[in-house]
Amino acid sequence: MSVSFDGLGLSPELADTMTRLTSVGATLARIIARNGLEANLAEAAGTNAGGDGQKALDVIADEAFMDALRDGAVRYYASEEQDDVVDFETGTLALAIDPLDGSSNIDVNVSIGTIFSIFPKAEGPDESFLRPGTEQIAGGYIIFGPQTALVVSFGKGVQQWVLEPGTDIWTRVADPKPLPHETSEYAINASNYRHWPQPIRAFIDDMVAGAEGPRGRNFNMRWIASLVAETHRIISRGGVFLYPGDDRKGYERGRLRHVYECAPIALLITQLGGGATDGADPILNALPDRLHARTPFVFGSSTKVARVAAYHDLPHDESHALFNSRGLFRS
Ligand SMILES: O=P(O)(O)OC[C@H]1O[C@](O)(COP(=O)(O)O)[C@@H](O)[C@@H]1O
Ligand SMILES: [Mg+2]
Ligand SMILES: [Mg+2]
Repeated sequence: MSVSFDGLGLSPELADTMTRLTSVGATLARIIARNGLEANLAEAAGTNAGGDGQKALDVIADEAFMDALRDGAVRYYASEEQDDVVDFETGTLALAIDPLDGSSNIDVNVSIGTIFSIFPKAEGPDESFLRPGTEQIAGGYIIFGPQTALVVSFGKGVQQWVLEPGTDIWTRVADPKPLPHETSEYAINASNYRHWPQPIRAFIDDMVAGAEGPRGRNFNMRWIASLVAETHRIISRGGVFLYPGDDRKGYERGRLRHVYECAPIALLITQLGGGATDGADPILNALPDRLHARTPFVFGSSTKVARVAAYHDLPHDESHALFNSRGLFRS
């Protein structure tokens, strides 16, 4: 196994935990590349705590991370695939994980990932995870795509490693650049348009109207349905991502999980000078009320994230035409 976190000021416990995560990442990259040769990794495998159908790879990834982290520095292991926090009984850290993000893409050979968040262990499991994301000592993801990469923040910028294909060798590459403040690209699952709250509809309407609309220019849209892949694109070239709450049953607080999806992504994005909110307030300051809590999530280039918040501040019946006539948001 070869990966180095030298020079980043990590405690031996955190460096060991990161080494274990990258080791599983290399193993999963090999398993994913062989999908369909022996096993079908997208095969239905059960239902998780959030009521989502699990695929074979969700379970394989969860078990691989659990096995690798046991007997290390992680005391509490919280996973999307486990109802409750798993107590490894020794260790000083608490790790929350989405072992396999973007499950609906397993069978279509599109980028998927693993998202993780690490805290110093607090008194018990609840105290360890139900706290502000500002207290994370690490947050990041591994992306399994044409290239397997690790992108992580230990609270001082964002660092990136790339896996040499077919090996366990991770090589550090150039740090991601700060996000551009402005962007012309947005990501949202537009099939839910009729369910969105008015401020989100108004924000999207104004971009869809393009050069002829109040914004006076054209925008581009992407939706991969894989938070990791979406984040990687935004880190690479900017953009804004939205998964708002909506009026579908169970989606009042959106779809994404606060602890092991949104908080670590918010750490990365804010370290790169971007914004990450629930539509109005910063995700990193918010307190999840339970392990699998959902939150509306908006992140990316700071000007766009601030604009979404501004739409939320408007009285309900104000329209984009009013925005335009006020000259507030032309860009
Ligand atoms: O299918 P939808 O509603 O567009 O949701 C897509 C979102 O769901 C997720 O797949 C949820 O993550 P999991 O695959 O880990 O459940 C995100 O990666 C993605 O952003
Ligand atoms: Mg996920
Ligand atoms: Mg998942």
